[in-house]
Amino acid sequence: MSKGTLFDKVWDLHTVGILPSGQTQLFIGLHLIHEVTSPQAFAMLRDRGLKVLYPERTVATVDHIVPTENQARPFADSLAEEMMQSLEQNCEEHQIRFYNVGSGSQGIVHVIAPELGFTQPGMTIACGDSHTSTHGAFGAIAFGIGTSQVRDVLASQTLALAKLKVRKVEVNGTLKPGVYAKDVILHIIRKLGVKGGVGYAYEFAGSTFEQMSMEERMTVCNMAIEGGARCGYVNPDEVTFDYLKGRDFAPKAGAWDKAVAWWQSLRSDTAAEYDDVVIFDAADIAPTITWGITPGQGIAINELVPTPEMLPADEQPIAAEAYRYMDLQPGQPIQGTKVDVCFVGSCTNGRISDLREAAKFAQGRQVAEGVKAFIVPGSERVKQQAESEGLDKIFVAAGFEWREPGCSMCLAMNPDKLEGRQLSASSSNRNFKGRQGSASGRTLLMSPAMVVAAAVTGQVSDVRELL
Ligand SMILES: CC(C)[C@H](C(=O)O)[C@@H](O)C(=O)O
Ligand code: SF4
Repeated sequence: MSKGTLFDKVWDLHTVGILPSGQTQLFIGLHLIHEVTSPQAFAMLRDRGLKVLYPERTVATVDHIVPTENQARPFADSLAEEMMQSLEQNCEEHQIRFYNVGSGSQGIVHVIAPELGFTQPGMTIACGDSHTSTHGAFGAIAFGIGTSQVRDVLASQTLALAKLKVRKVEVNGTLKPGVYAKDVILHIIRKLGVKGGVGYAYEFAGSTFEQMSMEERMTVCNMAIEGGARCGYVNPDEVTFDYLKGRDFAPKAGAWDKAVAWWQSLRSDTAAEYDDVVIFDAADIAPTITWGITPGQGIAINELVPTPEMLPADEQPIAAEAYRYMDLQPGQPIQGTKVDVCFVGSCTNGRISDLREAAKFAQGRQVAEGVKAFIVPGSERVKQQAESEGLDKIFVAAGFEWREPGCSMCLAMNPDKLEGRQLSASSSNRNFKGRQGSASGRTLLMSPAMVVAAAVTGQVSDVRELL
């Protein structure tokens, strides 16, 4: 049993009681909601005549269904319009703060909460969305929950949860040029497996994470869930405090110093005990790309698609399925594979630093003939910031489309979809079959820089050759 970790401290501080089931009733400091998983939760509340207990601890935005081109209302897709109206009405009725399209702060829920300063160290955060683990980058304990749990949090501001084990995932050293936070997490998931984290919270520790910006830490924590972990976090430090200072909802004036002292006290103790520790070396991490149908099927860009013999027996069936679906041969290089669509965006890699990095590689180059490439900022604020730096112009001059904020082709619950067997180079977090909107569409996950490298060469390429 872990002891003295940030996870233990935050968990204990938010424990309301132990339920007859043995689960902990955990207080949730911040509840984030979006249009997909909240309508039924509100309906269940209404059926029971319940109210939202703490509307001031609930924050809403719309992201999944928002079109990134024509945002005129009513939306062309009537189901999307219905979800939108339902969220609008629920927020109005329950007096919930709602960042709607055009508010200036709308965007993907995991992008806007940090940028507005809602996400803070030591909090418990829940959202009806699996990538809620993102917020752990701040030293918060953040869970993705299902719709019935969204109802529970709306009604009681608490959740019934079993305590997790804590695994310290340590990475030390400086990343080589062309290697990004995305590569670090793809490497970790490749090594520990997509189910490796089941039952665990992942504490990301070591000098590699200490050197990362908050946005890089968010990229890593975002995909903790893809490695099976229920949540992932980084201990808060000066980088965290610098990021938060001055944000709209960060503590102000005298409250700030108090908050920082408090946040510092929550860091894992040097003598903390973990249920497990794994250690990686940053020098071993290359630009990494998935070749298959799970985020764990990753290889370094210059490696070959693994042959069945190279894989553990329990990974061979899913590999066989992946060769077929992806139309890739065991032992073939991934580099040089032709791509059809290139997408930079999502809650993994749709922040301003991602767009800046993507623009560096797009500058002075051209999207290859026959490739559709587009850039989707993670929020209205990211979009505005990018435009004030002229990044949009760099992208457009290079032949990329510049879109409005939303989840876009990350999961294609909106008009941005692959067609047929198209192969997509994507900065998002899931490469499941049919994920990007076409039942037979194919996805390769990679860093934004690698997506741009694919866009300008028309094929899977090693970004280090463009440095
Ligand atoms: C629609 C939503 C419930 C879903 C999630 O839980 O993560 C989505 O955001 C995703 O990335 O697949
Ligand atoms: S960007 Fe993708 S992963 Fe993130 S919340 Fe939207 S659909 Fe889910």
